Amino acid sequence: MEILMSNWSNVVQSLPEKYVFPPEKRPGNHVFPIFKNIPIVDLEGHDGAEISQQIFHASQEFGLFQVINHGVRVSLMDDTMNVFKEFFGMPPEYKTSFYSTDIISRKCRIYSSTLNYDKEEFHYWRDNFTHHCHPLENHIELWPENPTRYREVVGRYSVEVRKFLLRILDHFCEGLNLKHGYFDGEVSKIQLLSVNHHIPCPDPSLTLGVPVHSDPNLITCLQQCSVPGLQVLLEGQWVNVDPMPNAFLVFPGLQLKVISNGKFSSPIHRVLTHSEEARTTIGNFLIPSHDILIEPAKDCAGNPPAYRGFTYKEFFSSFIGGNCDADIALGCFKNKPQENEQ
Ligand SMILES: O=C(O)CCC(=O)C(=O)O
Ligand SMILES: [Fe+2]
Repeated sequence: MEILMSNWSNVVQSLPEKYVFPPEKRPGNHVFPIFKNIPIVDLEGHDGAEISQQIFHASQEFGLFQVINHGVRVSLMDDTMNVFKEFFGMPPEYKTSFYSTDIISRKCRIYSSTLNYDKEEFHYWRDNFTHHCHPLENHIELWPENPTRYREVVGRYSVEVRKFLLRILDHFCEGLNLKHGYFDGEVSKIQLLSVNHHIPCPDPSLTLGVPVHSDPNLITCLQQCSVPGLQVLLEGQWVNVDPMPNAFLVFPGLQLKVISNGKFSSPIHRVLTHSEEARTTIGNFLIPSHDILIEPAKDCAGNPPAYRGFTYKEFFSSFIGGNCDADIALGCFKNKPQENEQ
């Protein structure tokens, strides 16, 4: 069978066996509640100190927030989404030319399900297209030339999204008592764009579109399309995060959890599939350079560091080795309470 599902016909009559999850991992026919009180941060609505406070509290309490009036033009967001929808609709041979699961040598690639496609027990219902974005001139030559406006539109989008995320990170500095610009440079140097595409699924109760995970990076912003699917685990319950038009959803990643000395949470999330419509979402990740030291910033409340220092490279291998489970990955770097007391 063709690996990339965006190369299948859009009308799949029944779920291929490899996509049927074991009963304990299926979402089933449960009607999930909607997460109604996701904090909404209006970047034009309040003074800076108030925005920083809102972001701090949202990250402490829920580990996510929506941002409106974020400075990225809505027309550019729409153009970018359309370019990706067009990309996923390109001829099979074209998309297949980007197919790779080699994260080291292919910096612009498409794959399906997970990087472990050949060995995994069951497949996730998605294709993922991903590439680096920063600095633009180092990467743009590797990006698709089709659709013809891809490089121009996605180039402008990724530059604006980066500015937006650095602005959000400066608000985190305010809340954590760090100097502005603390997150500029190596700790946010890598910018990865990650686009998930799910074709309509004949039985969403049996499968998942994206695995259960927390984001391993520094920070994520997500542009959803109008088709729902994202869920976060809130107090042990899966709840739906419905898309909010023109907003960005922001998640602090696990590196921000560590740097904030455990003050922020990084939510566990997953994606359900949709029976009628295709779904495309654009994830934008800022990630530390692989060899720099990540450690809790000096805690303004005087708490001892909850984690020892590590490099992102070390962290990432523990994250992948632990099946993308945040507790397992961070567990390796947690300080024991008695060590904290000195
Ligand atoms: O597609 C989504 O809504 C979420 C994707 C996601 O969690 C990720 O790319 O890390
Ligand atoms: Fe994620």
